[in-house]
Amino acid sequence: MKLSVVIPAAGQGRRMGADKNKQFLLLNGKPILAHTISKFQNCSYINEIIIVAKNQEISYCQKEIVDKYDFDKVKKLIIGGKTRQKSVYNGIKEVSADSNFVLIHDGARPLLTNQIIENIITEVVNYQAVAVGVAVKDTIKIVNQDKYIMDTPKRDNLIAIQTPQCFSKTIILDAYQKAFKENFIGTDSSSLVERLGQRVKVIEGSYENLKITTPEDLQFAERILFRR
Ligand SMILES: Nc1ccn([C@@H]2O[C@H](COP(=O)(O)OP(=O)(O)OP(=O)(O)O)[C@@H](O)[C@H]2O)c(=O)n1
Ligand SMILES: C[C@](O)(CO)[C@H](O)COP(=O)(O)O
Repeated sequence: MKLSVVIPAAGQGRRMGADKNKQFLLLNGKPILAHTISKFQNCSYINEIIIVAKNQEISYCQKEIVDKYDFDKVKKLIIGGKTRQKSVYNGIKEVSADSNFVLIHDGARPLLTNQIIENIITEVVNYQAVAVGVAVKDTIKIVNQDKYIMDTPKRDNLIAIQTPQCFSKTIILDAYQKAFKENFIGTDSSSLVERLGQRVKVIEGSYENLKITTPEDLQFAERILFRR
């Protein structure tokens, strides 16, 4: 198995409202993105890491993250796009020709565990398309534009999907090509794969695998790291 990791890190961090891209904010003294990359740098099954960053942040990322923390598995820094989907597509197109699996993980999810990485790598060999997720704890409602409740899906069938998500290279490239050709925009990679008719297996994620999105998330993440 040859496995490449693509880390989209080209967002705005609008909801964080910080004076810089949230991925460069410090979590226990180390940038969020460096926490994320280190999880994959230290995993022996991973051959290469591709980081997707904003054009104007590429050199900062190279110097302050990749060089500073000695991430020698980072083989490429690629320019992202306007949407997460475009950023991921730019990254997966750059995966080495000899890689046969691609794992996609948000730069903004620094708290994933080695166990989750190992589990998804084991399972992708069996299923070809795997995403991690957790059972939702709240009751979820479908609302209309005026915010009236239209439906209440059965909670037993609902999963909050996270990253990592891991796929055979052929499947993920087909899925992104088809989505762009048909102007489909999804909020995660697996939704693009589902459109191919390919089944995606969900495995257990973790409630601690937060996507750092708003300022409170940073505080929660600090507490989780302190406890670990
Ligand atoms: N055009 C984009 C948008 C998002 N991302 C990345 O996708 C991940 C998940 O996105 P999100 O948490 O929403 O980050 P932002 O888009 O930066 O946040 P916001 O929506 O608050 O601006 C992040 O690691 C983000 O950097 C990306 O690579 N390219
Ligand atoms: C991919 C993702 O993290 C799965 O939960 C999520 O959909 C990303 O959404 P965002 O709005 O781009 O942060």
